[in-house]
Amino acid sequence: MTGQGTPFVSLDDFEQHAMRNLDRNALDYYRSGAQDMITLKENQRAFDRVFIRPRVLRDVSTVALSTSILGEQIASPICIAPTAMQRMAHPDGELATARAAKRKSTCMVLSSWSTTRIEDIGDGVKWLQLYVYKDREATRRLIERAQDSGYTAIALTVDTPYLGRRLADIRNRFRLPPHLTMANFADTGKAQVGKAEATSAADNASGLAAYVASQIDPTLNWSHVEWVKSVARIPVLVKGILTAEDAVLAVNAGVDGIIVSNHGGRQLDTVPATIDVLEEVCRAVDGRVEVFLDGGVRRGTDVFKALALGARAVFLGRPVLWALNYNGEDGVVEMLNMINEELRLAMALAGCVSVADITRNHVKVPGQPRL
Ligand SMILES: Cc1cc2nc3c(=O)[nH]c(=O)nc-3n(C[C@H](O)[C@H](O)[C@H](O)COP(=O)(O)O)c2cc1C
Ligand SMILES: CCCCCCC(=O)C(=O)O
Repeated sequence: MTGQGTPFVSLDDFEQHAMRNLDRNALDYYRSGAQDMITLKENQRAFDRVFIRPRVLRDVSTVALSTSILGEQIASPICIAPTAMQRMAHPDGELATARAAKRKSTCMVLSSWSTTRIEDIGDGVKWLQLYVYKDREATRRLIERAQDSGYTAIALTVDTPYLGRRLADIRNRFRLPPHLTMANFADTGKAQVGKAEATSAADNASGLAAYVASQIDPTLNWSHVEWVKSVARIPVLVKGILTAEDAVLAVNAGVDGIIVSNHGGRQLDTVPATIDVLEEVCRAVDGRVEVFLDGGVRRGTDVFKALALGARAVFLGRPVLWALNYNGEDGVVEMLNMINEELRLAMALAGCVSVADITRNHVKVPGQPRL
């Protein structure tokens, strides 16, 4: 509910609230995409071009959302994507998000750039998102800490050898507020994201860009995926695949799952919307590993479409930050309740009583008739 008692009726309401409530540095960082933000907008718009083909007269008095991911049971195929620095949205940050995920029996992916330590997240279905640092030992330690703390998978992000050019962050000279740190790197000299100075118009003055340039390994290649696989005793997924070619390479490299993602439109601008490439990736993978999707998922009908086109589950990024800012743990639960109920209704009205009932024939994609 808003302060005036008007009920929130869609995920957009949480965002509108955050736009009024968050400070500029954090709001722009959370909200922005790269460059002209074409991919950012397209992620949502592309869902509108996919139409649902409903089946009727199917007794939809009971609809079950439960499913499994990498062998673990979750209550719904709507999970939480890794987003960095959540304590800018709410003082409880990732702790609140994790508690909400646990209450909803869904999976949360913790960013390795969290403002809460890996070890401080409670139990529940939790994966760790990983960046490969130039300092390979620091990277190895993150994997080991995750394993020791009950995380059940590593999501290796592969679309960020460099930071995308996010114009608002450059203008704002984005910085992590001084009372917060990248908690997983306390005492390593890698915990602060400070203000960067632009010395020419071509420089990127976002503190994040300077941090990435100093710490993250831009030589990132398939041998790193194999290295992560060799270190990890838990499943490894790659996050940031957008083509059939890379999906096949990922499967050949032995990954346990693929997250179709364009980083919420924050990296390379003008790459396609994730829903537009999902089917291409799923066909290339041909059932050998589970395929997930994130990017622009804002409606239960979006989730339905992604499942119909082959996703095992979807992940939400920004909506979690807006909900966290609105009301911490309870806000995230409220947001997840809303989109889960939207999915339940979409399934019922399309004649599906379980996630397994949702098939390719339940959607119509422009230019790709498939019946
Ligand atoms: C503020 C913000 C921070 C993010 N931080 C990370 C991160 O630390 N690691 C990562 O792999 N992806 C990160 N992402 C990308 C998300 O995991 C996800 O791919 C994207 O947000 C999904 O799109 P959506 O926001 O439209 O749901 C971040 C996205 C946002 C908006
Ligand atoms: C190596 C790139 C780091 C990006 C930092 C967090 C993130 O993923 C995002 O802001 O987007």
